Amino acid sequence: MYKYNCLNPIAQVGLDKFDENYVKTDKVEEADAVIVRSAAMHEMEFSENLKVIARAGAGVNNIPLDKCAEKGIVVFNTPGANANGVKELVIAGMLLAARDIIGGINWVQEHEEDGDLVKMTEKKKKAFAGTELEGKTLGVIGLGAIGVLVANAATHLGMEVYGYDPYVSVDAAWKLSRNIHHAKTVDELYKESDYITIHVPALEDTIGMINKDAISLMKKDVVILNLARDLLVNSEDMVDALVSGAVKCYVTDFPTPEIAGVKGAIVIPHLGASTEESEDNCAKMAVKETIDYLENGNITHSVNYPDCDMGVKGDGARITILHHNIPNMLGQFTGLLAKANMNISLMANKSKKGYAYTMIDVDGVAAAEVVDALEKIEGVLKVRVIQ
Ligand SMILES: NC(=O)c1ccc[n+]([C@@H]2O[C@H](COP(=O)([O-])OP(=O)(O)OC[C@H]3O[C@@H](n4cnc5c(N)ncnc54)[C@H](O)[C@@H]3O)[C@@H](O)[C@H]2O)c1
Ligand SMILES: O=C(O)[C@H](O)COP(=O)(O)O
Repeated sequence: MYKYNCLNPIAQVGLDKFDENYVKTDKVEEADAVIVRSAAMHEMEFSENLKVIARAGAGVNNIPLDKCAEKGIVVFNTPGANANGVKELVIAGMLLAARDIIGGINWVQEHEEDGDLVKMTEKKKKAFAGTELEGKTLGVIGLGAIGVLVANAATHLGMEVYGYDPYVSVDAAWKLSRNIHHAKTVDELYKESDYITIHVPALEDTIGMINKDAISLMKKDVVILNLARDLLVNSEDMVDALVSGAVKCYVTDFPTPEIAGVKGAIVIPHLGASTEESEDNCAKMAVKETIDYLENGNITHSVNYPDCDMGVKGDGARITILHHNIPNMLGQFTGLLAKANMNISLMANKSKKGYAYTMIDVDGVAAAEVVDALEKIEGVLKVRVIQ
């Protein structure tokens, strides 16, 4: 029997995938698995019992990845599961920036009881007139799950699209429309674009990348959209740019006291992934990853350990070992098993940066003293036996 805890509301259609071997607990300290969306986990203590954290979503900057890795807790996310929801909100954001739809609707609401509304409308409407997206240039920074969808959709709206991503994956490159211009530098993208949308994770080299220096390279009256992470944009520089008119409009999914209420800012309350479809997709993927890890030891879409998959566990025991990525670990594991006369039927070992994962199928059961000995090897972080 496994216990799971949800730190945020998680779509029921996903939780329904947990069968009678799983029970929900309100006590995070007794959970084997935690399912989370944006809840802040950096200050949390993790119990020895916790084996897996599944982020039902993309961004993992709310989770202390290294601390988890050191404690032998595998962290998953759900790549692409909410990408369409965000893509649609980016398109909506561009349309809201292009035409003063919000101002116009507010004006109608203010005059809803006015008998002259119809006549006044025809006089007033020019105050809310705008431009079209067709023929404008869009720069997309980050061509991952979301960036690719946004770039491709914008070509269908008749926009010229520039994409910039020095680390683009082969998969993403295959999905990208051939009509997208390849910006070789981000400066080229800044120079060409009427609209700029950013879809990168918050990392050391991306935090604050939209600052006054970047804005100084952009067209005057540029529209900037940030549905990725607040930290990517220097808020002080953005407020100055909106006030001076260097940036015509800033569409963001991250309300902060500095930006909310500034003229030219369209501030959305983090709704990118808040659609029924995205929430369902993320929950289903997060639960599937969790179950496969707990029951088979397989790792898919981890952000702090390598992916590693040996399929469904067979009759014998499966020993899984989370460990540091250092020399002679495999030699020590197999040496111990050989000494205990245990036969290995299947084995896999994968590494990612400083961490590694070894899965070993043995015939029969795994003797407790062998497991103890494995745990004592320097560099081993967690040993689990799935019997
Ligand atoms: N607003 C929301 O509700 C919402 C929903 C989903 C995702 N997000 C955020 O959107 C962002 C993108 O999500 P995704 O699912 O597309 O992620 P992803 O991992 O699929 O794509 C990120 C892309 O950024 C690229 N990249 C990394 N560093 C870069 C750099 N310095 N310059 C250019 N490109 C760089 C990577 O190569 C990758 O292709 C993340 O920050 C995520 O947290 C927000
Ligand atoms: O990174 C993400 O997936 C988004 O920011 C969505 O976050 P949420 O699940 O809290 O809406």
